[in-house]
Amino acid sequence: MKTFLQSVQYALQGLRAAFDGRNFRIQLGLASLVLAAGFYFSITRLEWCVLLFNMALVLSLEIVNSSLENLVDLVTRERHPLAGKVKDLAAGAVIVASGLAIVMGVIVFWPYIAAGLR
Ligand SMILES: Nc1ncnc2c1ncn2[C@@H]1O[C@H](COP(=O)(O)OP(=O)(O)OP(=O)(O)O)[C@@H](O)[C@H]1O
Repeated sequence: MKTFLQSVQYALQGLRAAFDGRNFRIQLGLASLVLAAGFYFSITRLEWCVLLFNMALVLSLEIVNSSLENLVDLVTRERHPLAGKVKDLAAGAVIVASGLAIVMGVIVFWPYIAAGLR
């Protein structure tokens, strides 16, 4: 019987596979910059929660996006409008979450940056 620990092991395998994705690595790099900025400005606990939630949302959706890309490629290597649509919809979800993360990032960091400019 498959144990919970085995399931966790498979999930970590999936996480390792996500690192092969260029976009995932770029998003991870950007998230690291945001983390560094958070430490630099000593943001509040609530602000950390907002930023970490957004990072998790973007990275998770990128993993789902990659997963769907792989699934589509497994189902068909031929050009098909529906295959393209599935990939575009998944990529659209990443764009929505990334846009939200950028807006939230500006809302969190702008007061610190503005104070520094004064
Ligand atoms: N089988 C297909 N049929 C029709 N259109 C496709 C198909 N595969 C990909 N496309 C179109 O090409 C776009 C790019 O597809 P691709 O698989 O290269 O994804 P990508 O976003 O470039 O992935 P990556 O994250 O690896 O850079 C898709 O978003 C879709 O519009």
